[in-house]
Amino acid sequence: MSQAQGETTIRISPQEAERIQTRIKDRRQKCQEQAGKPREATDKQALHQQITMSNLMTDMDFMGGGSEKKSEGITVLAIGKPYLPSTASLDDLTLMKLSELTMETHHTGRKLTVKRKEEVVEQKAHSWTVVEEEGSEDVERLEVVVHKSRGGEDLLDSAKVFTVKEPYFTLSDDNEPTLRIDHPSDLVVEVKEVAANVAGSAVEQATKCKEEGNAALKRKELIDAHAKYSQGLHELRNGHALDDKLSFDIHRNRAHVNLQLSRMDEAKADGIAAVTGIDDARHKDLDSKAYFRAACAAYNLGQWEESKNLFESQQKLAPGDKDAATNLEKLAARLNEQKTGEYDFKKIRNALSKLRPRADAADYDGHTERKESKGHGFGLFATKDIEEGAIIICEKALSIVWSHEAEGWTALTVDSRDEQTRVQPVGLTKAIVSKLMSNPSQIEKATSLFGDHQGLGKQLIIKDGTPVVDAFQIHDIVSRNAFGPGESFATGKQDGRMASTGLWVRSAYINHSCIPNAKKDSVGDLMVFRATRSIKAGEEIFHCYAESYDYEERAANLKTTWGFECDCRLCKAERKDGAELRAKRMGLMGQADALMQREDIRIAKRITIGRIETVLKSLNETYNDERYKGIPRYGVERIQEWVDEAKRNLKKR
Ligand SMILES: C[S@@+](CC[C@H](N)C(=O)[O-])C[C@H]1O[C@@H](n2cnc3c(N)ncnc32)[C@H](O)[C@@H]1O
Repeated sequence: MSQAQGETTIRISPQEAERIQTRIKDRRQKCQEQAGKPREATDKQALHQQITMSNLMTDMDFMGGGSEKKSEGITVLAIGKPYLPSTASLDDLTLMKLSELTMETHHTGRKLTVKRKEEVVEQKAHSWTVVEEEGSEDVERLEVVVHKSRGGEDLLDSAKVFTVKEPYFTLSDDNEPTLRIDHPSDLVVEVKEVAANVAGSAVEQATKCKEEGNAALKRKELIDAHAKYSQGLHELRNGHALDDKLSFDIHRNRAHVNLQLSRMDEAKADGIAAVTGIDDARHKDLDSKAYFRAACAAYNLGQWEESKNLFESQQKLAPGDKDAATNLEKLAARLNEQKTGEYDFKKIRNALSKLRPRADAADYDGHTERKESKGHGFGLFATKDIEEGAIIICEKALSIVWSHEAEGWTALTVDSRDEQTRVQPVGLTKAIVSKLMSNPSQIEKATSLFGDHQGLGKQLIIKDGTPVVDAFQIHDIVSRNAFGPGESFATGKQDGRMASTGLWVRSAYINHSCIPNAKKDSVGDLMVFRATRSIKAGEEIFHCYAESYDYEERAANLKTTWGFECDCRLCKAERKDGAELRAKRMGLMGQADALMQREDIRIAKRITIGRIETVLKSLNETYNDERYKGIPRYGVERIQEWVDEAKRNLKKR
């Protein structure tokens, strides 16, 4: 994993890497050999036994066992050839039978409706179960990869009946034939018995749904409550009764559930739709609640002006409400941050904790424009002169996972496209896909970013009421754009298996240079870029993705993680130096480091300082003054600084 993304590295032995590669290649070869062959009927009993065994192994995971493939305790994940999610609506797909499946095939234009027959095997990166075809006894394995939960519930576990859009039939990592879901929108989950069908008018049916929704909410079954309220609204819509006052109640209740499920787009729309406008005390009270819910959702989405308007509407209906006043104060602060770039960092930092690691702050971007950068894709450029030390950009993460949170997990991925093994923040990819599925207004922001797999492009597609998110596209966007939030906020153990990583969509356009003019710092999930020297209007902003004095390490990191060879003046000069000279330089730096580490700078002995100065002299001789004219010698500068300080201390003694 790159330093920029996770600050830690997992080392696996070459033998282990070879073993993983062989296993994955073996599966791929088997898939190719069997491609197009008709499916063989499955052995129900064998599948049942597999489920039992896998669940037993998963339980044993706590004792170091576990059925998912792991290496050095890290989940191994094969990234297959990307394919697009289905963009067809259910009505346009033709129902197929399990017996019609062919191996290693995407069944375009078809759909399968199946019923879960077994328990679900839940692992870190996969969940799978056995499903039966409706109307027959034929069964098959159904597996969801990575994007397997919704509202904290496992998708396969959350329901009994599923429709698979344009099914992909392939082999699992254990070479078992399986239906495989990579894109969450390809699996349509039929919600648990939604409100018992009551005979009667739409309003009567919707009333029943509302009651069941309220009961589910009381039990804290949020997905269920959401489904029942949605069903209620559906009944009203179908019965042309959306103007019934019941619809206000259901929208208001669903807004509450949506807030808890972090479905902010719908929470805002529901809150607004729940406003009755009726001018009596009871309705004013209910409308104030509705405005409050919509305002909170807008706040969460960073829509400060809209949130302010909604809180003001709430305040008008409930003038004494303390919450509205407090929230309006907060909004004044957010709007000021957005306009001026002035932040009360102390206050923001003080409010952060392990439990609340996300900053309450607005974005600021008063100095940059996005433009094409020759040879680097897009980049960010200064629109004004920026003084050294000034803030260039402050940005909240679109999504962030912390190493102390369950979603901060990484996986060792082997990508079939370049056969490279990488440690990737797969938990972050999962969190982003889930956020986009729940908040379609954020999709275009994320999908505008650069990634190797273009997927569906950046347009927003909604089918059957569900946004279509290309999971491969988001995986690739994360690979090329995610960064670690640095060390400004202690987040616990970063051992490579768990890592704090996030996606900042505007800052992601800042390209890399080993001689940067900006440095990132973070306050919780608020990423702050400051100028490290004065920057002129029109200059491109750069920060360093891979801080290392070692050219070989830097170049390998930039190539493997970021996919490019750096063309900055430092890298060009170091390439001209040649491998031998670079190795000599690193050796000398190592000698100086060893001497510096042994000595306390406050009481460093004259003889040690002298030795370090000798090494420093040899180090400086490795630089060709002509070649390095105007190019910083970072590795040397820090040794020189150490020597200068040690000498000052010596004088004082
Ligand atoms: C975080 S994105 C930066 C924005 C990106 N240039 C874009 O068009 O969206 C990182 C990707 O930008 C490109 N990139 C960044 N710095 C570069 C550089 N110095 N030289 C070449 N490509 C660079 C690489 O493709 C890298 O994977």
